[in-house]
Amino acid sequence: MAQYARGSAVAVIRLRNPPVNALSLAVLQTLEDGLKKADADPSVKAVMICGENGKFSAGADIRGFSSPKRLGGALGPIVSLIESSEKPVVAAIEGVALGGGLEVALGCHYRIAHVKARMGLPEVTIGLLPGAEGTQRLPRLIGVPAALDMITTGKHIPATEALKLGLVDEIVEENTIEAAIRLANKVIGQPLGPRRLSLKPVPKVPNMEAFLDEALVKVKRQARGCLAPELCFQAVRAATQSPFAEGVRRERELFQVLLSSGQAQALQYAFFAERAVRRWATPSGASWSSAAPQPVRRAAVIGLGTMGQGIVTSLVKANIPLVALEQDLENLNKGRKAVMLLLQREAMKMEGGAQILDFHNPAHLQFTVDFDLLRDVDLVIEAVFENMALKKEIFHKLSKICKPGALLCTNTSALNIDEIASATNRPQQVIGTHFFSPAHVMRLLEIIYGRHTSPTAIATAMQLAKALKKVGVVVGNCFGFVGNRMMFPYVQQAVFLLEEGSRPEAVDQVLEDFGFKIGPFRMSDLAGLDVGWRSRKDQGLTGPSLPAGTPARQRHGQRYSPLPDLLCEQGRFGQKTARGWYLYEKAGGRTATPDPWLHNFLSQYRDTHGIQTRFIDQEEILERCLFSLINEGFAILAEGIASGPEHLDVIYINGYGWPEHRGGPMFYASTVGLPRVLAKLQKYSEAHPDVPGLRPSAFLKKLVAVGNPPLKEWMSYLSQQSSKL
Ligand SMILES: CCCCCCCC/C=C\C=C\CC(=O)SCCNC(=O)CCNC(=O)[C@H](O)C(C)(C)COP(=O)(O)OP(=O)(O)OC[C@H]1O[C@@H](n2cnc3c(N)ncnc32)[C@H](O)[C@@H]1OP(=O)(O)O
Repeated sequence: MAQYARGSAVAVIRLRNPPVNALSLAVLQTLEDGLKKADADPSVKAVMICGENGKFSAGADIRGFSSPKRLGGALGPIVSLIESSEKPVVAAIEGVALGGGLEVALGCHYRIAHVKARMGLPEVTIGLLPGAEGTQRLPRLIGVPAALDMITTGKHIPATEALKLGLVDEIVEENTIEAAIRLANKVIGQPLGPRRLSLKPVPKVPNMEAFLDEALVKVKRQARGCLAPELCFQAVRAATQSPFAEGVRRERELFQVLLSSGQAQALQYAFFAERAVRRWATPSGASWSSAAPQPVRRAAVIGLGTMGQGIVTSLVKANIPLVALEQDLENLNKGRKAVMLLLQREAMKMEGGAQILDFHNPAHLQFTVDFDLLRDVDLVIEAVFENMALKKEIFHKLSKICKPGALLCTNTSALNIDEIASATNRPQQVIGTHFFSPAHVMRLLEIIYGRHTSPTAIATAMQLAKALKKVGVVVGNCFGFVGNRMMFPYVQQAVFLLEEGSRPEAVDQVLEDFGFKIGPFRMSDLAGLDVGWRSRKDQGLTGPSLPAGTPARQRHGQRYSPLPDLLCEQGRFGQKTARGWYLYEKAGGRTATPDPWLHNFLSQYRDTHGIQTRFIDQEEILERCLFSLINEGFAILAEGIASGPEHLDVIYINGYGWPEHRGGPMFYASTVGLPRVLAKLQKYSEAHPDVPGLRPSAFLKKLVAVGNPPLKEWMSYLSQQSSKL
């Protein structure tokens, strides 16, 4: 609701819809009623609009987009109603003014903001554009370049920047509401024409068309298949080409296109999925609602390789004092140098920079080779390389040295948490924290509980994720956990496709056209082929421990491709050695070029193994890679490793470059239709009976059998029927 109150000559309309004062139909109705009441009351000389509880408004109620006509019908006209008021209207912006919230403020004649407020038009991030005339008013107020930047990226800007851009008239450090009322009283009787943005011309930019053409190229490049940024651009371009009313008509048309594109639905699903995974639960009944986190006042990171460096950087950025430990002085100095470089770069990106990070102060960041300094820390993150024996040795030592309540985290991408915990005297405090590289950039933190991990430990790890500004997703313990376990069949299919006749660049292209930031072969070259090779050697799949006489393309009765092993045997580890699945300009180079040597090598390989080369079309590439990944997702859900499809989707969007506008793999499967996914898996499985990853999961079959229910109902079928799976 909104609340209308009148004390002096200034009527106050307060937007009220906790927790973020989202603009529901009810809120809009009271806003409209309040405006009309103020208009009709001769003793009211001005109006002030603010939000309840220190937040202006986070914009339209996103859940209301399922009835867009009613919402759309309401907001634009109300913004016009505000602007056309004959009494001055002042917006008092505290907390956030986002989306429709900022559009309401743009309809006001004056805007005053608290210094800590943030503003933005983030509609693009949920697949829409500002549909309440914001694409027409904002360029008139702050100019086309700044408006285009805000509208096509959706970024939130701080009040200080808003003031510089002219988006607000004033910022205050004290009581925004009182300041807004003072301003409202001051401007009573002043002409309102110059304050009505719809009447202002769009400020000219020298060579506007050339500027816009260049901007469009940039927008398209960054959008990678997502429609909203380009349509946001078109709406702003309309503001530069047409009068206000025509621009508004164009904005509405484009809004409708986005609303019916399917991408908006996917992005809005992703928005709520990210919030839903905070409400974690485990099959044993532990949950976010009953578990309380322990405070983390001081932490430690063990191992200053690439992962450790990123984790240290993340902790420093979150202002968590820490000890960084290496095994010897040589590695410590190397690690320290790399961390300092990362921190300097991060400080340069931040407002306030080095003063805020304060990483030169040993009370905040201490480098050591002395394990004893870990005695007092509340939490340790071990980030040494993936070797079970080494990790167990470290955890044994930690359980002797660390204080009784300390949480012991292992950064691993696949290893068994229970086995690591078994090396300690406190398995309830051992938990997996799988960071993604680069750890100070990637948002995902997979949090893996073991058989004995306590609810407090899970809650503390989730709290840590929040402090690090990461998305924590709680999952169960199995090889590869959720993300990598789903990735294995995807990468396996990609390699099998090469055996059968495809090329790395063809497979990568299909998946990049789908929207992945990077295809599987480019990804493998970036991560280093030696990482997987080491793991396969440890598993006895290749290398000296492979029993003599093992067929080259079979392991444990299943199809196996030795191609990645053969590349590694040639010293082709990817970017770091200037060759892998592609050729690079130099060791560490980033520009992948298709490699004739590799094409020739693949032909010889097929000849050696009597494989008939065939043309593989884009559809088959896409389906075999994606459906095998999705199939594994269904198996994970059936095993209770993750508590819902949203968890898998959040993991894929935030850790694996899955295109957000496709909502994550499980959401994507729901849009393709589970019967189609199943039918295709059945077809490919028949053609490749020795590939378990293509064999449809029992849970997928069950969901198809019960009539392809909507995603939000999937888990209910599992709990009722799991015994029959
Ligand atoms: C005939 C047709 C013509 C066509 C014309 C159509 C015209 C349409 C008119 C207007 C269109 C307007 C578009 C919009 O305004 S879209 C909304 C834009 N706003 C956003 O995208 C903001 C989204 N929210 C956030 O970024 C954050 O939530 C933030 C506000 C920054 C707060 O962050 P934080 O403090 O971290 O808190 P949470 O994110 O956990 O949020 C708390 C709970 O609030 C829920 N929430 C937040 N925003 C909204 C929203 N806009 N609508 C509904 N619900 C929202 C959020 O889900 C959390 O709840 P829960 O944990 O239960 O999920």
